[in-house]
Amino acid sequence: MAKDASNGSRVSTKPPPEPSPLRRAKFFQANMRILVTGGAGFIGSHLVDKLMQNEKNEVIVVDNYFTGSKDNLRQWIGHPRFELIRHDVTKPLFVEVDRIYHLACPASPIFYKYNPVKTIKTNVIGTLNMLGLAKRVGARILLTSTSEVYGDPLVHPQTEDYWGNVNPIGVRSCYDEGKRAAETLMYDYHRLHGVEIRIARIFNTYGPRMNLDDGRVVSNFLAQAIRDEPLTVQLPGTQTRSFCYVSDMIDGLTRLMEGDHIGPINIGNPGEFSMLELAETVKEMINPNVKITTVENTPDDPRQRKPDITKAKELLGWEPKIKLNGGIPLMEEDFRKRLGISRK
Ligand SMILES: NC(=O)c1ccc[n+]([C@@H]2O[C@H](COP(=O)([O-])OP(=O)(O)OC[C@H]3O[C@@H](n4cnc5c(N)ncnc54)[C@H](O)[C@@H]3O)[C@@H](O)[C@H]2O)c1
Ligand SMILES: O=c1ccn([C@@H]2O[C@H](COP(=O)(O)OP(=O)(O)O[C@H]3OC[C@@H](O)[C@H](O)[C@H]3O)[C@@H](O)[C@H]2O)c(=O)[nH]1
Repeated sequence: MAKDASNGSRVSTKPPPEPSPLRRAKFFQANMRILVTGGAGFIGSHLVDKLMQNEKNEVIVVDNYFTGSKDNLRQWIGHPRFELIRHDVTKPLFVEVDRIYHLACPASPIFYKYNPVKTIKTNVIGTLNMLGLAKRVGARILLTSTSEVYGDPLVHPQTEDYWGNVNPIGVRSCYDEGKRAAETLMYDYHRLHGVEIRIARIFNTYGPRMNLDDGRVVSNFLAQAIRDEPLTVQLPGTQTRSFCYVSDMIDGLTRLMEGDHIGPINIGNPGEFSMLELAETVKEMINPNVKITTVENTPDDPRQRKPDITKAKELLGWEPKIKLNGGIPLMEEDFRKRLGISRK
């Protein structure tokens, strides 16, 4: 009997697909072979670091390097348990794996809006391809969905059962609606084919290795403060976000993958800040002399965002450990090194 999805447990009546015969091949010795799509990006590369710590894991990364870089993975290139493949997930992929962390997708608004048709293709066709792979080889697949599925939310904080307030024809829709369609595909493959799925709804995440010119707010303010350039608060400045440090995020994602609950589950830090408060915090911590300026915003910017993480706490035993004022100094060190600007 199909179960209600509200507790995040298995819904499908179908048994999960069998692993591919190649998985039993003589030379396949790893306990777990794990594919990370988008593994050369910010969150993906931190996830790879964690997965590689387990000597029983083999990790395969596929990435088209649109917003990611080989540099993020340089410590693993050449490692016998690691493989890096230049590949675009909008094309089919044939590998034999047990787990798929499906992250491939530009995440910063300036990059996902750059070629919106490509973004929606990545979300829809890319997810379809990865689900096809999961079905063929009997792998469990985790999708990194987003808090953006809630759009400009009218419910605050956001719980997983809120269906959202999304503009279907706006400049952010390629991403928001793309991720919503990706979630739909995940559930349909689960119901129809028994594929083992996990859906994480990730809230704003920050940390070392973000692109210096990423465009997202924490990396912008940090780079600006270090360079002694004005912090660009987009109007009105009262809009809020909740920021999760990347190591907490990785802990949440791996717990979700290896736990019993399919989700969607919010993974984020409930500490909520307005962009003006964030600018003041960065100013105080990094460069008390820097100026704060206001600039025009872009259309459909969500006015408030904060995760309700009751489900993550109860079902995964997870909650974030690092507060914003603890995470910023960890990121500052990495940014100063890459910018070549030391503290005065
Ligand atoms: N960082 C956040 O705050 C956040 C919040 C919500 C959801 N997410 C999701 O988490 C995932 C990772 O985000 P991130 O912050 O690490 O972003 P990122 O841009 O650093 O990483 C995305 C990676 O995917 C790769 N990629 C993009 N399109 C691809 C394609 N068609 N084929 C193969 N590779 C492709 C990029 O080159 C990059 O390496 C994304 O799916 C994003 O939507 C992130
Ligand atoms: O320089 C800047 C950049 C951004 N901002 C503001 O900061 C807020 C956050 O903007 P970001 O670009 O960092 O990220 P957003 O929250 O809009 O979207 C993000 O949300 C979740 C993920 O799926 C993605 O990583 C991304 O879409 C917005 O209100 C924006 O207007 C500034 O005030 N100044």
